[in-house]
Amino acid sequence: MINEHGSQSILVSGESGAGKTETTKMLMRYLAFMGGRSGTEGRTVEQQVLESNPVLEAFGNAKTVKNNNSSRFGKFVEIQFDKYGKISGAAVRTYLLERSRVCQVSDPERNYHCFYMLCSAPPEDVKRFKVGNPRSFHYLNQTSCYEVANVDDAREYLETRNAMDIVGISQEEQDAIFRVVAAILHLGNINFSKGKEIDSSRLRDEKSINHLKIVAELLMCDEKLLEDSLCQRVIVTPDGNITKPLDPDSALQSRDALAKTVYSRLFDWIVDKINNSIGQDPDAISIIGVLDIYGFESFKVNSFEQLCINMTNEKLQQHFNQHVFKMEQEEYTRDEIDWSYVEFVDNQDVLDLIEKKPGGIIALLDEACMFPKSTHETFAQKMYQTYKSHKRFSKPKLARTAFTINHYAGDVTYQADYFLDKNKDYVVAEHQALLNSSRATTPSPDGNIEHDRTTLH
Ligand SMILES: Nc1ncnc2c1ncn2[C@@H]1O[C@H](COP(=O)(O)OP(=O)(O)OP(=O)(O)O)[C@@H](O)[C@H]1O
Repeated sequence: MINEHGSQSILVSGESGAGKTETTKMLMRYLAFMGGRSGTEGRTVEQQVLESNPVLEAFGNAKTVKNNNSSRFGKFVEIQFDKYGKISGAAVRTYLLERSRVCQVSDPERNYHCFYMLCSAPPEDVKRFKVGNPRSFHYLNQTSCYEVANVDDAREYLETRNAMDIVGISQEEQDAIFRVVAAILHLGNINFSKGKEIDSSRLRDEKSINHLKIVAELLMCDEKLLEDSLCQRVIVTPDGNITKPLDPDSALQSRDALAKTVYSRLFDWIVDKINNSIGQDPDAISIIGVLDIYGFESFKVNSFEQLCINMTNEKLQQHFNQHVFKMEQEEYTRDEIDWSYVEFVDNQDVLDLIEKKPGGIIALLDEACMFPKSTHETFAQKMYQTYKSHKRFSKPKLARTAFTINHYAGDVTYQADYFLDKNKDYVVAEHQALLNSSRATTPSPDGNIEHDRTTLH
C-alpha cells in the first residue's frame, strides 16, 4: 500500500468454521501493529478497532452445528491510513444479520451469545435487568444447548462490557443495550389465548401479563400500547382506519416480528456507535479493507437467507474468476507467454438466473411481493414455468415450493415457503409507533424530568 500508493482489500472466504473470523482478527492485529502509533496514550484507533471484535461477536455470533462461535453477519472493515502509513480512522460495515435466530433456534445450536452472557451477569445486574435462568426463557429454551465448551458466559459478560468501554460506549448506553436484550427475552415469554371476539386474542395468563409489564418497563413504553401493538393491526382504508384484532397465532407472529426488529435495530445501533466513536479520517490517503463474509451455505432446510448468502458467494466467485482466470490469462496471451490454459467454470449463468433484471429469481420475487394475492405456491409455480429448461435450475420430484439451484459449489435445494415475507421485511407500523413512544426519563440535577437521549430508538 505504501510502496504503490494504492488502497487494497483482502477477502477472507470459506465455509462456516473454516477460520475466516480468526484470520480476520489476525489480519487486523497485524495491521494495528504495523500501522499503530507507539507510545500513544489513551484509547487509540487501533485499540478501538480490535476491541470492536468482541462487542460485535457478543451480539452477532452464536453457537451453530459447525462452529461454536459462528458469525451470523457479514463484515467489511475499512482501515484508513494517513500519509505516514499510520492508522488514522476506521469504519465497520455489517451485512445481513440472521434475524430469525432471535426467535427460533434448534438443537444443538444457541441463540446470540449476549442473551446467555446477560443471564450469567453478576447478581446485581441479573436483578436490575430482571433476567435469570436461561431455561426460563422461550427464546432460549427451544434448544437444550445452554453452554458452550470452554466458554464462560459470566466472564464474557464482563469482557464485553470492558470492550464496550474501550470502543466508547458509555455505562448508560451499555445499560440501555442490556435493557433491550432483557426486554427481548421477556417478550418471548408473552403468550396469547383466544379473546372474546371472533379471531381475537388476549394475554394468556398472569405470567404473560407479568412478562408484558416487564417488557414495557424495560423498553420504557406504555403497557397498553405494547399489548395493542401485539394483539391488533390497524388497516388503513380510503374511509379511515379500521382496527382489526389478531388471532393468537398472528399475535405470536407479531410478537416475534417485534423481537426481530428490535434486535436487528439494536445491532445496527451498536455498529453505528462503534463507527462514530472510532471516527473516520476524511483526509485518509489510502485504506485496507478486510471482508469477512458468510461462506457458501447448504443446510437440510435452506431459505431466503441462504439464497442471499449463496448469491453473494457466486458474485465473489465471479470476481475471482474475472481476476485470476480471465484477466490473468488474457495478459499471458497478450504477452505471448507459453502457458497451458487453465479451465474454469464460468458462473455468469447462475448469477443471471438469480439476479438478472428482469427475469431473475429476485425480480420474480419482487414482482410476487407486489401482488396481494401471491402466495409462496404461486411464486414457486411461476419459477417452475419460467426456468423449466434452465440448466442451473431444477424442480425436485413432487415438490410444491422447493427448487434446486446448481451453484458453482454444488446443488442447493431451497424451500420457497417464507420467501415473500422475508423479502418484504417491513416494520409493522404499530411496532414503530410503540418504539417511537419509548422514552427514558431521568431527573435532572434541578429536579426536572429530562429526556434521556441514550434510549435506543
Ligand atoms: N488459526 C487458527 N488457529 C487455531 N484455531 C483456529 C484458527 N482458526 C480457526 N480456529 C478454530 O476454528 C473455529 C472456527 O473459526 P472461525 O470462527 O474463524 O470460522 P469462520 O470461518 O469465521 O466461521 P463462520 O462462517 O461460522 O463464522 C474457531 O473458534 C477456532 O476454534
